[in-house]
Amino acid sequence: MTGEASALRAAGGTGSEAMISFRNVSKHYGGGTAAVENLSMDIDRGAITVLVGPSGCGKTTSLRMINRMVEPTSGSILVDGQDIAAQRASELRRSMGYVMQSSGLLPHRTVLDNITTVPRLNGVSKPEARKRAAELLDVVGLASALGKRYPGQLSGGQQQRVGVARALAADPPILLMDEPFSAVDPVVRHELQEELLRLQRDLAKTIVFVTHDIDEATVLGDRVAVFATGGRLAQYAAPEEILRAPVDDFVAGFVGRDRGFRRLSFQAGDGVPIHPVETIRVHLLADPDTPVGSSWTLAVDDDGRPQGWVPQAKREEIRSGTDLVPGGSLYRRGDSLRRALDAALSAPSGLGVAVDDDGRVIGVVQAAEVLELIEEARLDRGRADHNTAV
Ligand SMILES: Nc1ncnc2c1ncn2[C@@H]1O[C@H](COP(=O)(O)OP(=O)(O)OP(=O)(O)O)[C@@H](O)[C@H]1O
Repeated sequence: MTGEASALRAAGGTGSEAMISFRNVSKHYGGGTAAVENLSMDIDRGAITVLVGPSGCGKTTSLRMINRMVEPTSGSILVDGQDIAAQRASELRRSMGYVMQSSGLLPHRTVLDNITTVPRLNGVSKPEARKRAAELLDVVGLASALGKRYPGQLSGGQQQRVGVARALAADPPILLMDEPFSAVDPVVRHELQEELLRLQRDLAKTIVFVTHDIDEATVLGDRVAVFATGGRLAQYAAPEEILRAPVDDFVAGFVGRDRGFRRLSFQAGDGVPIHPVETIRVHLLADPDTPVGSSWTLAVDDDGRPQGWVPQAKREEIRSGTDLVPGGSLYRRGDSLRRALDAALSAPSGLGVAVDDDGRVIGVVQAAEVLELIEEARLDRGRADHNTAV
């Protein structure tokens, strides 16, 4: 291994080109608070890197040192190979989108004007900037009519979407995101996370994302940096590795008790057997003579999409779609083992409904069979580790 490669390995880098490098960076505030302590890490180009850790461990300080909102006490930070200490802070900031928890939108400017602020500062003409802003509203999943509203006339989730659109407006290669989704409810938060992953598939920005939520970190991060109190980088690795092999008790405690279950998110569920299921069209429920299966029958709409369950024992009471027993989560072929298991465990019938890309029922999965696959994968890994060891 070359000296450079081993230094990269020590810094937690993958060996792919680093877009941002922290080199022995510390930040001490007055009174001796060590917000960040001797941080060395490489952040991959075009990937999502998540900084995660308990409150006060230096995540925000580290993020803000990248755009020089905070200056390090010692050490250096390189962006694209250049030491940022030698660059003008205002210019550096314009090359980086910044999204924060409280969207940070200017309250007296319309959504469109908020989004066009930075491009206008960069010299883009007003019509051009507005056209791009309207496109960006679409990109982040907002109706163009919202462009005329003021931030106070939007929901929290909508404001965060505008915050993302504004950060993307100047098409910066780097996006810094500081707990951008933590002020919205869990459902909207999940939607925003999915949106970000979708956006990133097209945009391939270098994203540095701060959160204190390990679940959010493992869902979003290509790589996750776990910080410990005192600004110490405790572990920097792919999320699957952090869940599988936390380096110490602190990381193990931080990732939480159900890490074994959460790690299933990284195991493909391709091999899960999908069995046929008895179905009944919802509109046929009204006819008491329509037969149903021996125990549980799945009600579907005319396109074959699941609507709920009919337990045989309650057939008499179920005459329309509104009487159905609600179903559990859905499993799409190719989803992770976690989704497959959750579909089975959350279904009242114990049968996890599997659907195709259009949401039409293709069959059901069973928890026992998912568990068998999990056990096989574990044994395979054990054998692979043994072979590597000998
Ligand atoms: N301007 C400041 N002056 C003095 N101390 C500060 C300042 N900013 C942050 N700190 C301290 O530095 C430490 C790290 O703060 P930082 O905001 O980076 O943590 P964090 O991990 O982002 O926390 P949180 O999740 O609560 O936002 C904390 O102890 C904090 O009190």
